[in-house]
Amino acid sequence: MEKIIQVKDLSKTYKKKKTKEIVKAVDSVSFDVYRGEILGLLGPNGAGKTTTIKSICGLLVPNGGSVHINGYDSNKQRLKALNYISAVLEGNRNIYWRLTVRENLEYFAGNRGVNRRHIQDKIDELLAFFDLKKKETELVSSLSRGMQQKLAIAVALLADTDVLLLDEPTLGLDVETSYEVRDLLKKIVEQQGKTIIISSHDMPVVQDVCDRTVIINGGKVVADEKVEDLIKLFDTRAYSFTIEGQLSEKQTRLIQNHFPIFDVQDNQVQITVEKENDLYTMMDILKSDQTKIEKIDRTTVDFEQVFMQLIQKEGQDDPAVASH
Ligand SMILES: Nc1ncnc2c1ncn2[C@@H]1O[C@H](COP(=O)(O)OP(=O)(O)OP(=O)(O)O)[C@@H](O)[C@H]1O
Repeated sequence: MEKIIQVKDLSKTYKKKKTKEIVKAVDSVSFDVYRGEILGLLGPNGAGKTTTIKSICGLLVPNGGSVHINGYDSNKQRLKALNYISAVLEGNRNIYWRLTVRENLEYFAGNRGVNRRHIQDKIDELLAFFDLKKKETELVSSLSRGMQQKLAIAVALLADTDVLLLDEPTLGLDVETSYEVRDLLKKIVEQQGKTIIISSHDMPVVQDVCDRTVIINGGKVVADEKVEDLIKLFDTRAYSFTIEGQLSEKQTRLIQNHFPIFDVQDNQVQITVEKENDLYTMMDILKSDQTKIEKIDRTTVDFEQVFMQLIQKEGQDDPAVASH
């Protein structure tokens, strides 16, 4: 598979104005993006997603490392590299609210160098694709958030670049519209052969549309896996113990120390294990106070739990803030 974007050892630090504290927003991040995939960049608030995205689309100059787009260095060969990328950052602020839907498309088509003879055809094609034809003469300010978001993505598609970068594309959308946008993104990749990078907090969205996810926490990559593999990896290693009675305080403490993710509900204790041995450790902990195990079940772990586990594990020993 062809690598269309290569992020290598990317680092960016900021100096906080008031405290002069140095923040490592992105700390030696490396990952590749393959042509034709939808990649999810996932992470909690402040993880470094926006900094990574802005570095990819040339809006930030990193302190270290590099980004190559189609082989061009986004820093040293900026204009060539940026020919291959369109971005929708910070929600739908890339469109003008006082212009109509069609006027926005016309304005940005001119702005992005779309061939004059093809502008109207291109706009009609996009209006049809995004089901915005009926709204073409309406002001953007009167549209629903979902329609504004669709228009913002349509504007990004005008230049027909290979890669589309979308920051939180479903943020603030109702469930139905979120599904509509997700389907459109899948169609863009399937029908137009684009590559899409999505940054998101929204795990169901990533699980639904992304082929692969790069999870960032504290400025570092903590996972780079196909979404299905990530789930499978943890899927087989989650167990629910049904016990007689309740856990003792000592047992709770031992479980807490040993298992990053566990959940206790009445006489059900669910743990996510990393090694087969962990299962025996859990049995020993229960045996230590003669707790009777009624049954052990394998359970499914959803994507959200996987994410939380990765974030908590990394968070324990990897502070992103270094004092100056
Ligand atoms: N201009 C800046 N000056 C100082 N610190 C900054 C600046 N921009 C980002 N940071 C810090 O860098 C870290 C990473 O921020 P970034 O915005 O990249 O994270 P994020 O994952 O996009 O978060 P969110 O999901 O909240 O947007 C955070 O600790 C943030 O406070």
